[in-house]
Amino acid sequence: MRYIIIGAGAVGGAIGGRLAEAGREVVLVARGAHAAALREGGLRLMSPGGVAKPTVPVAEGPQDLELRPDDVLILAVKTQDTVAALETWAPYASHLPLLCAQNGVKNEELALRRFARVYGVCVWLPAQHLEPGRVTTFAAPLTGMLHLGTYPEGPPDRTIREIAADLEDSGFLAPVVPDVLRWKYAKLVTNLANALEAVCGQAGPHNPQLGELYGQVFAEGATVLGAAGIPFASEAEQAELRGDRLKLRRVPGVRQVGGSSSQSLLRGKGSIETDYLNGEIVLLGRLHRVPTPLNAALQRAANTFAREGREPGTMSPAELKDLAASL
Ligand SMILES: NC(=O)C1=CN([C@@H]2O[C@H](COP(=O)(O)OP(=O)(O)OC[C@H]3O[C@@H](n4cnc5c(N)ncnc54)[C@H](OP(=O)(O)O)[C@@H]3O)[C@@H](O)[C@H]2O)C=CC1
Ligand SMILES: CC(C)(CO)C(=O)C(=O)O
Repeated sequence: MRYIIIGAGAVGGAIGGRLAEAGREVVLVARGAHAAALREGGLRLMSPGGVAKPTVPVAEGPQDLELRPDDVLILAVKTQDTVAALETWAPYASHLPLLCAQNGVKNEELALRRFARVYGVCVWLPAQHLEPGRVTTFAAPLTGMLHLGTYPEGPPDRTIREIAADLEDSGFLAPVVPDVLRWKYAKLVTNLANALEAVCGQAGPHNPQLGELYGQVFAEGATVLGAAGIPFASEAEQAELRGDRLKLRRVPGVRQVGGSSSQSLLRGKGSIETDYLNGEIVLLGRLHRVPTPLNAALQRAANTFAREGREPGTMSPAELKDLAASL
């Protein structure tokens, strides 16, 4: 199999880099300054275990490649970029298996409109990409946990089992499950914090009010999923699987700035994933008549921060609460 990683940023760069290090054939798909840096200096993959520099070919789109029947596409762009990426690749590759290694729960459905063989991946892989050519991962001794499953859900097929075996050889825990969305909905609840961190900053002992807000944002999400009858794995279930195999560690010389949404703000991308994270809870809340004021306020605030290029963490908890009350 050859793995074509569409969106070789934090998650895509880590998955592609590790697969390449383990001897699998990989192509990294990137754009702009990142593509240029990968071509010129290669991928620099930093982790608690050290720095790796796997040699990986780079493409900017399907035109740069001769696609093969054994190709597997791994989509790892932020959800707001999913449709554009799918539209670029589908005319050439809609017959190939496509894995959505992304947060949120909507990418698989978007992909299935254009690709016949879609798989979901629940991505537990704390990673950072702030500069062209560089990716850092923060878990050790394994790099991440990737639950894999067919979409629509059902018994695993041979393709996904082979992919899981390659990932397991490359430093990932890669359970193949018949209910990948149950894991992805659990991850969605934790990712409600992405926007809160991006606009208000990280909670800590100095800021108990913010700590409370985190709890309230998660509670809104869990309540909505309950009202919608959507099952999701418990935090204990996830933690038990990770065990001692995936612990957060420091990486010498790298400051961990926060989750993927904070990174979007710091890179000045102008967009953020909140419509598919907090916005998913807001949508489900509206469909099931459950109020979601905090997630609605976060969706509004995070989009404003991205659009206006505001510095992450500069909204106070009181301002966010006022915004929630005003919507
Ligand atoms: N970072 C993390 O710790 C984790 C992230 N996730 C999830 O993984 C997904 C990816 O996030 P993450 O890796 O952080 O995002 P990044 O922004 O680091 O990486 C995505 C990359 O895809 C590129 N890209 C976007 N569209 C295209 C395209 N059409 N063709 C080629 N490249 C493209 C982006 O380029 P550009 O910069 O130019 O937009 C960027 O380099 C998200 O759903 C996120 O929520 C899940 C777990 C952990
Ligand atoms: C919460 C975290 C870091 C966990 O992997 C994540 O999913 C993200 O940054 O989007």
